[in-house]
Amino acid sequence: MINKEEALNLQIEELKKNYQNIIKLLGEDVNREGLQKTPERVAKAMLTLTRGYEEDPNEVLLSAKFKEDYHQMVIVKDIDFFSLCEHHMLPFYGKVHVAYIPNGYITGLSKIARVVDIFSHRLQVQERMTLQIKECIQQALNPLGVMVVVEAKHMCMQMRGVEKQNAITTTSDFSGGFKQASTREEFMNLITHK
Ligand SMILES: Nc1nc2c(ncn2[C@@H]2O[C@H](COP(=O)(O)OP(=O)(O)OP(=O)(O)O)[C@@H](O)[C@H]2O)c(=O)[nH]1
Ligand SMILES: [Zn+2]
Repeated sequence: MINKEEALNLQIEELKKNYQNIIKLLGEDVNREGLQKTPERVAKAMLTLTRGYEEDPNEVLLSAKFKEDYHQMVIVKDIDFFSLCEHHMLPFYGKVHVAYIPNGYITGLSKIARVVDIFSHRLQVQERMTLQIKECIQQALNPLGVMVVVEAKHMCMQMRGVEKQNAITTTSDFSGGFKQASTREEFMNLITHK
């Protein structure tokens, strides 16, 4: 049986070989001084950008779940994120805003941002990431409602393809109390008024 560190080294080695090949196929000289360590750097960078597969967001929320008699909206807004679109493996990035209405339990505020980090560090589409964040909070805390809004720019739309530099995609998903238009409005007002 190989241990975790040996498995990681094998994974880096395998990725490194593949990136050497990719760099060659792109017409570059992998032995050029500036590129010699690039395959290994890219391998490690990609493992960082996809580290969310190794982490359990549910566990993160439960690790700081506190009994509390607060039943109003809790909002964590402007959570920066970077993700990779699963179609082009190019970054999409922006902000996530989360609100939930506790039902006996609250979670540590940083844990909401950690959940965003975990789901964004996977190959994603914005819609699925939005839904996964919502469902995870709903399952772990069983609140009276959750709402997630994601605003993002997609580099696959900026650097290539349609080449629109300023297009912003907004997605949202909600449950429970946020099915009421007035509750959604309260949240939207609080996140849009800086
Ligand atoms: N819905 C959604 N689409 C995304 C996301 N990220 C990238 N895309 C889109 O995925 C689509 C893939 O379409 P394809 O026609 O298969 O790929 P393509 O030929 O590279 O498309 P273009 O980008 O239009 O050049 C594109 O329209 C991208 O804009 C995302 O998070 N959500
Ligand atoms: Zn894309």
